[in-house]
Amino acid sequence: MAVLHSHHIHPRAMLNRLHFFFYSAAIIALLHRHIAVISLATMSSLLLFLADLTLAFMWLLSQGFRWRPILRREFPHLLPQETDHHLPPLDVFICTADPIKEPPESVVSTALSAMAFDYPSDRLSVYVSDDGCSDLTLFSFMEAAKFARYWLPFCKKNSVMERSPEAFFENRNTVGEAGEMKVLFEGLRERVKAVVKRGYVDLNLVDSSEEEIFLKWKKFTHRDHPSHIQVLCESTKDRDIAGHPLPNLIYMSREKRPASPHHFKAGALNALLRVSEVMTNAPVLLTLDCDMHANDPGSPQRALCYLLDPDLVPNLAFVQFPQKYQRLNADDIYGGELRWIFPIASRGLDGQHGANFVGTGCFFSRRSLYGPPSAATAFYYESKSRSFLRSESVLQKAHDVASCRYEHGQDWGYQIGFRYGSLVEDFYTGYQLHCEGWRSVFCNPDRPAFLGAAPRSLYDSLVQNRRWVLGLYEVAFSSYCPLLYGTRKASLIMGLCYMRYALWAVWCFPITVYALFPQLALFYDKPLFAKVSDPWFFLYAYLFLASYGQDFIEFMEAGGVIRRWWSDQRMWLIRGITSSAFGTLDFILSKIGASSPGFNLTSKANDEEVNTLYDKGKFFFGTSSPLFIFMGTIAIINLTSFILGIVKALRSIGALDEMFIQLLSCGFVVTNMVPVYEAMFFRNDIGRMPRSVTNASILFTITFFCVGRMIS
Ligand SMILES: O=c1ccn([C@@H]2O[C@H](COP(=O)(O)OP(=O)(O)O[C@H]3O[C@H](CO)[C@@H](O)[C@H](O)[C@H]3O)[C@@H](O)[C@H]2O)c(=O)[nH]1
Ligand SMILES: [Mn+2]
Repeated sequence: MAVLHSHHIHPRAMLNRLHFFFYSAAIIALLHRHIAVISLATMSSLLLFLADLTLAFMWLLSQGFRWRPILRREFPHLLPQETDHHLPPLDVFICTADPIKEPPESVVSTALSAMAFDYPSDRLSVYVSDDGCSDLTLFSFMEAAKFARYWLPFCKKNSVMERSPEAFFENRNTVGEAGEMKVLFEGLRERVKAVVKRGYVDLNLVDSSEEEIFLKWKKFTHRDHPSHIQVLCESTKDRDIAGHPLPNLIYMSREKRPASPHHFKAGALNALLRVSEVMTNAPVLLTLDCDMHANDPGSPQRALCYLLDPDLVPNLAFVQFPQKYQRLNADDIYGGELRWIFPIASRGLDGQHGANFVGTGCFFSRRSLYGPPSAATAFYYESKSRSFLRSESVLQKAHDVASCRYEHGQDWGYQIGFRYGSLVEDFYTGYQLHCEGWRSVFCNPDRPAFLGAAPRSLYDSLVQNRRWVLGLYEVAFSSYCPLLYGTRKASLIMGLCYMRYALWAVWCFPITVYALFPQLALFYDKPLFAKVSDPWFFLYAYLFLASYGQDFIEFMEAGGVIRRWWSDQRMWLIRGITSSAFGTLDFILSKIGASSPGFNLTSKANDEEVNTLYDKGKFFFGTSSPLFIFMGTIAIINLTSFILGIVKALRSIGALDEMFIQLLSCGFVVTNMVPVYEAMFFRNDIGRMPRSVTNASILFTITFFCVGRMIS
């Protein structure tokens, strides 16, 4: 077989290692100085010491990402051609959970983009899991199945690259055939939107043969219902308008009962895994979130460059594509592109045992989900695509494996399938696979293979982050703690890197300390750091600049732009004092049994006011959430201290010498918080900071300075 891929070590790996030695020396010097002056410690300087210790620990954990990053290329054109019947069957899994938060008219576009892959349709199946068990979603997919008959041949005939109809028709003038297609798609959207708006499916809208299905629905609630599976397209039977077979399209809503834990997305994926095993049993799987459509019809072939490589096959569990986002605003104000994860950290892991699984845009070898590589030979693969999916016996079996009962007393979610026990089931599953000895690959082609939507209001973004934080802690403090277990089972560096992710939110501690205590000390004229005239000052300068500098260079080298880097680092601070801090609290509360963690879906609904402000690059606060009060308080504290500090510095140059670092810390926070001040004091639109939050923040600031007098 031809060589289908190549890789090389990132040219900066050597520089990273050099930097590691210098920076380690500087950290040791800093900690040494802390210890030397500890006898003079005040509360503030003690906290700063602990903050620095945390930063040093996190820094150490993250060095694994920089040790051996690699860059890959693949050559899909060298794969055996489609007509050679060499391509393995592929099952695509798409998850959706709520027709209001995840509008079905977009979800169907995701499914259509996958159905339209340049892949032999007799070997392609798209499975949709609907955790909302919504007749609205089922209706939408029935509509999508009809539209697919036109859309798929249209894409193939015209070699369309964007095969999500929603993405294709957005901002595009369409004439001729494309225009006709648009009319059809708009019709679908209108019908779907109308049904969603009404909240139920009017039986006049469906064929008499379909009526029965929707009548059945009237007996369900979405939390308490049997499993429901509907074959909407079957490749052996259904054809598109050009006479070619359509890929399989299967709707599944697994059984839900209030008394059975359903394990959120991981539970849905496991049900899909079993249902697809009964129906088509493809050896290759693709997981997609409903908010992330395929943007390149050739990406399965790209993944197969690895999944078919005989050298990799024995240990290769998955090929992960980065999450990429469309419609970000110019500054990407909420740091939605997550450039540190994609590609920086992923490349770093790829140089070890492979990138972590991020839930969507990931091609799996099915057998990796059934046990460690050594046991996987026992996995029995038999393509079932020839049997009739709509036959009584197949459907009966499929409903059976999608029932709650089926998992009782089995290893699902623990030894096999997608893993339970963390709200970041993707992270946890990938981690466990790496610990079992599986490898993975990070595939990052120039044309994004998948494109999704990132949150468009600050609140949504922080709520999402808060869920991740909680899920990551669940892994960090599980019996599979990466530092203890991962370092032994996967490798030292893999374990450290996974730990770095799992303790993601620990930043909240040093960030909060640095955002409060130098400011407090500045307010009360207490110097905390070395003077500018002191040689130790250069140590601080080096530590700050080298760390920020390295982050900047990495960001830019990974294809970033300066203004987005600025937003990215700002969001790091904002998350530190909001979602990370509250996520930490959530975790503690869940541990003491005061709350039970749930999966808050990220809203994908299109709110016009939110969109308008987002497109203008304005932060959307809008809700009076406690998340914002802490941030608002920190913003005002810094502003107060900064103004006071400037006044003092103008009065005496000695004060400037002594307080320079503190003044700089305040100035840094203040510069970052400009949008917050704007939202508090200068804006009148709907996205402004609610007045109650501003008032509470002012009150907390006054309290802080009063109480702080005693501890500064
Ligand atoms: O009970 C549930 C909850 C969620 N989902 C689906 O899970 C996906 C991800 O949910 P979303 O609200 O979009 O969460 P995000 O935070 O945007 O998702 C990121 O984080 C998740 C883990 O928290 C990963 O599963 C995702 O792949 C990753 O993109 C969506 O398709 C949902 O429909 C379910 O199927 N069942
Ligand atoms: Mn999402």
